[in-house]
Amino acid sequence: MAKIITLSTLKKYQLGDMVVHYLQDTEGHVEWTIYPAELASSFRLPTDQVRTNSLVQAKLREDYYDKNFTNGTTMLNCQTSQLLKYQDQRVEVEGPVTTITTTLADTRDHRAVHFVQWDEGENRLKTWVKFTNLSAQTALLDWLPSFVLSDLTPFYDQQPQGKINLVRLRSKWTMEGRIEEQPVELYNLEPSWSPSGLGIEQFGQAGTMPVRNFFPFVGIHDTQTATYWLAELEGKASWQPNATRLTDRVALYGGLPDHDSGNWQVELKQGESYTSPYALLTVGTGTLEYCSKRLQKAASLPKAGLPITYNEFATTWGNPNQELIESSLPLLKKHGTDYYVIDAGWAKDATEELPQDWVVDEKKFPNGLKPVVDAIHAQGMKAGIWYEIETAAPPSAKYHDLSHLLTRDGVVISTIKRRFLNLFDPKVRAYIRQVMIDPVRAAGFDYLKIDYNDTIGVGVDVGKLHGPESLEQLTGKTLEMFSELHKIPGLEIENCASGGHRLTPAYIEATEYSSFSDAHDSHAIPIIAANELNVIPAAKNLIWCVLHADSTDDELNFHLISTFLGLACLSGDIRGLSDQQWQTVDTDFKFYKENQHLIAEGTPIREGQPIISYFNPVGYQVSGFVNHDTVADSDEMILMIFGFNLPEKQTISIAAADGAWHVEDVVGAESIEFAATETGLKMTMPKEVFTAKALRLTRH
Ligand SMILES: OC[C@H]1O[C@H](OC[C@H]2O[C@H](O[C@]3(CO)O[C@H](CO)[C@@H](O)[C@@H]3O)[C@H](O)[C@@H](O)[C@@H]2O)[C@H](O)[C@@H](O)[C@H]1O
Repeated sequence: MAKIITLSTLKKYQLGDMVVHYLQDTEGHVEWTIYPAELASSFRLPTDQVRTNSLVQAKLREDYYDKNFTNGTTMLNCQTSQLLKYQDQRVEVEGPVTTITTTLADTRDHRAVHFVQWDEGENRLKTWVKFTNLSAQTALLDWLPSFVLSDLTPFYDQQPQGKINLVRLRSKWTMEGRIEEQPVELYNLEPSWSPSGLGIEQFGQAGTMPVRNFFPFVGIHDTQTATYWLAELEGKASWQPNATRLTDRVALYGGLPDHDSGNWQVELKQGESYTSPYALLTVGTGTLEYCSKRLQKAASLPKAGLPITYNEFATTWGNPNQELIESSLPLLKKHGTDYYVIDAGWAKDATEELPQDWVVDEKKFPNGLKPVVDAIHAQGMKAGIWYEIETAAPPSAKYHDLSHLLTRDGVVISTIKRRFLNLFDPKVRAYIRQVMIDPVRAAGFDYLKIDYNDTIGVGVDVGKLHGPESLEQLTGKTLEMFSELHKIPGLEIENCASGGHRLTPAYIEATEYSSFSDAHDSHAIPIIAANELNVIPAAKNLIWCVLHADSTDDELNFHLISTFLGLACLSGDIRGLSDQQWQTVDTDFKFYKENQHLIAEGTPIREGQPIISYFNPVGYQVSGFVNHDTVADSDEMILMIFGFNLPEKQTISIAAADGAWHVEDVVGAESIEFAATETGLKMTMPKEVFTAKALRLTRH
């Protein structure tokens, strides 16, 4: 039988309402876990571990893999990690920021440092690692994950069966963020009769659209203590998280893919270091919506309030022009729109899906873009423009300018619709300045929608680099471009990648807004928008609301109220709407503006069984925001009730709320009946219609 190791407490810290707990074994290996301070008394040391999951894991090419049939699947607990032993730990406090630095080393002159950083205003931890080669021999590093979080969950001598769930967010174009939560046993994440054979659920994506198939997000939900541990990777490009279990407890780990699965490698000469991308971690008790909000950088209500944007894409479908814009402005102004965004098709010869060389089409804009920006400003609105600058589409000259394009194995990387500019090349960066940064500044734009409509695949040629590391460096250049753009006074950036393919901390936190999806007209909009509250604050998330002249009141309210889960991005047939339809728009947005503090700063809530089909949704969803962490603590709430084509009229009650709530305001479809009763909130949804209603409630 494998030898059981003895773990004891090395050190514990309380950061906000979280405990950071370091454990050591008798040989000097260190692992760590986190848990809510309120559950600290339930902490138990593990009793059956056969390996300490070192908090820094790494693999040098020549070192051996662990047992448990891991070779080729994971490098967890390989020889490099097993040789790293504790040296020291330091805590530094600088203003609101606390950093805990744990140093490990082996006997071969390799040093590994583990960082945990907490900003007093936040409920999350930022963590990363740094590996330094101090030996005379060049080190070939095949793996260095950003985090390894062990002892999940630390509250039991033996984990309760069927009570510990794995949480992930699945994704696909126009179907972003489906929540998957199932007991870990369904992934074979339970011990075998003897500790041999590692249970592992590994997932990830390769390429420069970091949200594909899944978000780089993984969690463990202990349903018995209502505790969520959530981890999210920075997500610039390729990534790979894992959930693993050999004995009684689960560990989560991840970062960039390793050499075996993703062709990652870094060479370190004597004295050189490599620092991993960061991961964000949190732990909390409550709902997934509450705990995932803890992972996000807090957003606050801007002084000018949450903007209402009009983007003409789903009106003209790639055919904007000066006349149309100028004739729309008074109408949009009258109805409270704050931004006008000109989308694809403003450049010469561009089509709806294929951008060209960023020369203004003078047939559409005879005097260039400046007069249009001035006209937008004259209405007191902000002016925005769309670019997809990192790629080149087949009809453009740039597509054929081979010296400026990225290659893999010496061959230009092409998909059917895109090639990719070599952002490492100073000439390409000068080109971007010339065709985008300078004209945006000169025309006086306030807002830039940066789109990205294809993915580069597994890697690009950059010197000796290839695979995920080459993409890290490349997307680092994109983020540098964002910083350069932010030097234009007041310029705000919208992060878009065929909708939501770049909804990761790296891009969300470097920009003011993000496009939620390309779900322009879909009935899944409120489902997707509610899913995405798990990764992006509502105050940054632009939700399409495409208006149609033939919409019924139910349909119109359904789409308008969907935007209450974030920011409204209007489009569609604005000139065809009747006065009565505009009145519905005005009434709904008056409600939105009056309750925007809850949308921007409140805690999301969500009720209802998951809806199976996003293509043809059937069911209901109750979403909303409360003014404190939980419904029970709150005295203000807005609720958005959505009915999705139910086969029969359906009545539901919300158990989490008691009868002391009073309805202060209501907008939306009359077809949904609602009552705040002594026993709770009761609502009846009509059958065979997509409809929505929003309510403001208070508790005195
Ligand atoms: O081109 C401007 C848009 O660019 C992004 O969307 C890219 C996607 O464009 C196509 O889909 C559209 C737009 O969402 O949907 C319609 C149905 O296919 C089509 O007529 C539209 O062009 C492609 O089909 C899809 O593959 C692309 O991913 C951006 O997300 C949008 O907001 C616009 O800016």
